[in-house]
Amino acid sequence: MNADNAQITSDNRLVCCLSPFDETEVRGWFPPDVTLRMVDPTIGPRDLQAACTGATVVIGDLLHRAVLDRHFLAVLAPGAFVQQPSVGYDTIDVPTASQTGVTVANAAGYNSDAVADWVVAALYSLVRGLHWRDAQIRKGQWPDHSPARELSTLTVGLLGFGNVGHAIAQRLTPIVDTVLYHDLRKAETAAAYVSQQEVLERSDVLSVQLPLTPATRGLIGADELNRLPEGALLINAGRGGVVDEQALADAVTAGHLAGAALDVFADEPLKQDSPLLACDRVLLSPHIAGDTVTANDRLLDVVRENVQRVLTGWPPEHMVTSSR
Ligand SMILES: NC(=O)c1ccc[n+]([C@@H]2O[C@H](COP(=O)([O-])OP(=O)(O)OC[C@H]3O[C@@H](n4cnc5c(N)ncnc54)[C@H](O)[C@@H]3O)[C@@H](O)[C@H]2O)c1
Ligand SMILES: O=C(O)[C@H](O)COP(=O)(O)O
Repeated sequence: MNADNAQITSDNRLVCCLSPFDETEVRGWFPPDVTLRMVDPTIGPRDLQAACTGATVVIGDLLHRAVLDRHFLAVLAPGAFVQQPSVGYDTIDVPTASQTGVTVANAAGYNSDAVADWVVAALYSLVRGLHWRDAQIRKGQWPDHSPARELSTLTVGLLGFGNVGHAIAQRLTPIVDTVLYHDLRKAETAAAYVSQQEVLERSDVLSVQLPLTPATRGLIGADELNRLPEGALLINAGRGGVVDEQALADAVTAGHLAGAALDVFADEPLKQDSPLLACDRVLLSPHIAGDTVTANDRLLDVVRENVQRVLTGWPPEHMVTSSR
């Protein structure tokens, strides 16, 4: 399907794009009778509502700066469609969208290979202490030579076994001793399904790739970190609110954890008073795990195809709620 043969079925043809996509490219996705409005997602809730009033289609903010709450959803055209150009959709009030007939879709799976690559890179760096040894040498120090564990001896636990969890398991199964996982759903896979408690108690390296939901917010706190084996490592490339950052900093400072790698934070950008900044064993990265050229190209394809589907009367793919 392309813009040339699109048949707009709705009377209202306003598409509001909150992402910093190239306007000329997005304009080219639609026939001329569709109005495209590029909207700055940082203008504040009231101005955002004013700019998107009557929109049939909203392309959300890939940088998660706009909160699409019930007030925002209320100004959209009846039966509107929101395409979130990311996997996570925790900035959208999905229950209200369901109740009010707004369809929401995400871009499931577009960046799972990219995130899994980042997790593997973080794991290698953590296991060999590359990040903190580099930092110490730059400060004129000569780091200690405490020996590392080889990857082939490690048990890696995956909390969250969706697209990203699967992609991590695919990469790690050939190179570590054991891959365990816990998820709401059991999958057909070589990795071993265990309870959340068992993942915590057995993981030399715990990798968390969960969505932020009421059930996962704060899921990994002091108690859960204490259940990890002495000297364990933690990786989080899912959502910041899932891991309690103060509890993590405390566990690393106390030496119970040997280190951690975080790509996501409860508040982004990370605040200068974050306790994590004082922990040199914690590798910090600015929410770039999924950000590769390949994933970004795939994302534009997913968004274009889905919005074109909706404007031509087809149901979208990757629906997270449905009004139809
Ligand atoms: N850092 C990044 O750049 C980046 C990129 C992509 C995704 N993410 C985040 O990572 C999350 C996971 O990505 P994905 O592509 O694997 O998503 P996904 O939807 O394919 O998988 C999520 C998995 O989490 C499971 N789950 C949900 N709640 C759970 C709970 N309470 N306990 C156990 N399992 C639970 C689901 O059953 C599902 O299998 C996304 O929601 C997103 O927020 C971050
Ligand atoms: O940088 C990106 O591609 C997005 O912020 C990733 O969003 P996600 O974590 O929700 O996929």
